[in-house]
Amino acid sequence: MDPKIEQAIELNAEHLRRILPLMHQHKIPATPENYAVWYHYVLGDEKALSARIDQAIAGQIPFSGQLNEELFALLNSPDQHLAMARIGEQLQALLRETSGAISATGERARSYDDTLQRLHSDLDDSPRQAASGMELLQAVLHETSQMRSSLQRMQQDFDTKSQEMDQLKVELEQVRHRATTDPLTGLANRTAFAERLETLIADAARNATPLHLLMFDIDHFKRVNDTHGHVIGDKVIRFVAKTLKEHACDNCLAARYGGEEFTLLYPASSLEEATALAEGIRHTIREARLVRTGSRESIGQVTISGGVAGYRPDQDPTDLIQQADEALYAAKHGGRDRIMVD
Ligand SMILES: Nc1nc2c(ncn2[C@@H]2O[C@H](COP(=O)(O)OP(=O)(O)OP(=O)(O)O)[C@@H](O)[C@H]2O)c(=O)[nH]1
Repeated sequence: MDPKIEQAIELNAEHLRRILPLMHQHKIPATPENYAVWYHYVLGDEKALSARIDQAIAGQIPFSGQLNEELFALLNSPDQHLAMARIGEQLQALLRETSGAISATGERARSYDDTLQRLHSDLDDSPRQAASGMELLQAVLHETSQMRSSLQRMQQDFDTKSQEMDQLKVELEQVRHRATTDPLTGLANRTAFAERLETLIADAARNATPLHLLMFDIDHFKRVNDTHGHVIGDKVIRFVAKTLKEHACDNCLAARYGGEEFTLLYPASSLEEATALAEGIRHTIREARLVRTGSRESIGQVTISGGVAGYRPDQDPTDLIQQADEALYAAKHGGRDRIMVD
């Protein structure tokens, strides 16, 4: 089979294996909205949604149209989820059609095989009564040509579907990119950060490897906005983001956590390495001389404060974030423009 189709089937089967039985069990109509809801239930990345579904299942509350709508409204950004679900649905439809084509061709191949078997046993059983050599040849040729056109149709079908799937994959990638990227800075957004944090904590727990979380906040940022306006404020945010990106190692994840708050996940690092990285970022930012484009008027010195926290066994993501946040708070209260370690 075309490897692209094979890959798509695997990808889809992974989700379907878990989502569809659940939706079937709870008699959920297979609409894109419901598909999106149960997709996130299976992923477990929407806490409020999961809690509401678990509550309904425990209380044996039927999943009425109203409840399904309520669940969909609990999704963080329904539009994007909907787009994703629609693409998923189209992908499924394609796969259904493709597997239909495969079984149709399979049937054809079986019938070809049966005919050959029959002709063969005719010859074996009663050679004299068997069809003449010419009739036999014609029958085999007929079956072969039928088989060939069937295979050609299937090939064309696969080619078309493969192109459609390529297009869907591109669209899915665009939706995924929008859903996980902060538009102002191009850094990972908070959702992407939360997902990676969960994965990295699971890795660190399983392999007993270190993981550090660095949290930064621009100092007196309100003043920058008040003095220079929000457009310049945005530029400063972008500058800090760029500095984070430039300092981050290949397996680090830099994210915009909130307005002027940033995080950096640094797996397999020692506390010294994590602290050195945080200090390097702080130093680069404080040393930069930011000016307004055009007038070249100075924006003044920009500084950041940072907190570094190391993962401790049995911590969950919230614990590690809180630990880094406390270190950041200590840095702010210690006078800003500094890194504190918790
Ligand atoms: N330009 C711009 N400003 C933002 C954005 N998001 C948040 N802010 C501003 O960031 C400022 C944050 O201010 P505060 O939380 O009071 O903190 P601060 O002035 O940085 O002071 P400290 O953190 O205590 O050093 C607020 O004025 C927000 O309006 C954004 O995307 N762009």
